[in-house]
Amino acid sequence: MHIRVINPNTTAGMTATIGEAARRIAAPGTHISATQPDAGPVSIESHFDEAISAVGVLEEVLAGEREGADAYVIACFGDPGLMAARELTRAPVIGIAEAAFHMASLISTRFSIVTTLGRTGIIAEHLLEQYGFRHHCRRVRAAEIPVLDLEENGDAALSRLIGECRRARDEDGIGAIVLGCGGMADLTDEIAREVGLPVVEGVTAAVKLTEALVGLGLGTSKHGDLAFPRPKAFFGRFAHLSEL
Ligand SMILES: NC(=O)NC1=NC(=O)NC1=O
Repeated sequence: MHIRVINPNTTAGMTATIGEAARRIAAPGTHISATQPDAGPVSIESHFDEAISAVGVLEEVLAGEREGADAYVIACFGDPGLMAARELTRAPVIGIAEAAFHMASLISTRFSIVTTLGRTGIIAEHLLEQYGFRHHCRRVRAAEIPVLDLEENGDAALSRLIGECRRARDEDGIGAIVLGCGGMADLTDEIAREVGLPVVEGVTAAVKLTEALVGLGLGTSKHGDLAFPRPKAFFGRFAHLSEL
């Protein structure tokens, strides 16, 4: 099977990190394509960044449809464009936040999220509500690291992340930790060793969930709100979408 793992930001180093993490746990026979939009923010740290990045995510799904992808992962913790992406394909589309919440709920009764900047915490809180995991999550914490520090200042970022994960372990009454950024995809094992709790990371969780869905012959329903969009004219820089 072919899974298109989409990094919604435009930082190639993070796309590589995400792709390597996905390939490490992919089953034999699963081909991973790690891609990113040609245009958009270098990192996603706000509602504005998310909104702009969603267009790039949808362009990447349309490219995947042309190339015959069997499933898609949206590898940003805000799951930007998730529902719109599902309208574009019969394949499974999984967001890394959604995947991490599901997996963490299967191994613990309560988890905390440790994300990058505090200002992105509300995005995770909205997703917990939207996906029905509000009561599973004790707290959304932030290590207060800019997303690109994970690439450019890795040691300091890891140290801050481990510190915040230890506080979550000691203060939150939890059984697991969810890492709240696609850029943390290569840090799972080290953080789990240092903190002594199961650590759930969304890219790897989403890859295994899409493998399970494809293996079960399940894909995005086309009955109801996730049916293909009604054809219509688009103007300006989106004119090419008129031929959907
Ligand atoms: N909460 C986050 O840090 N979200 C993210 N921003 C990115 O650019 N990638 C993420 O996963």
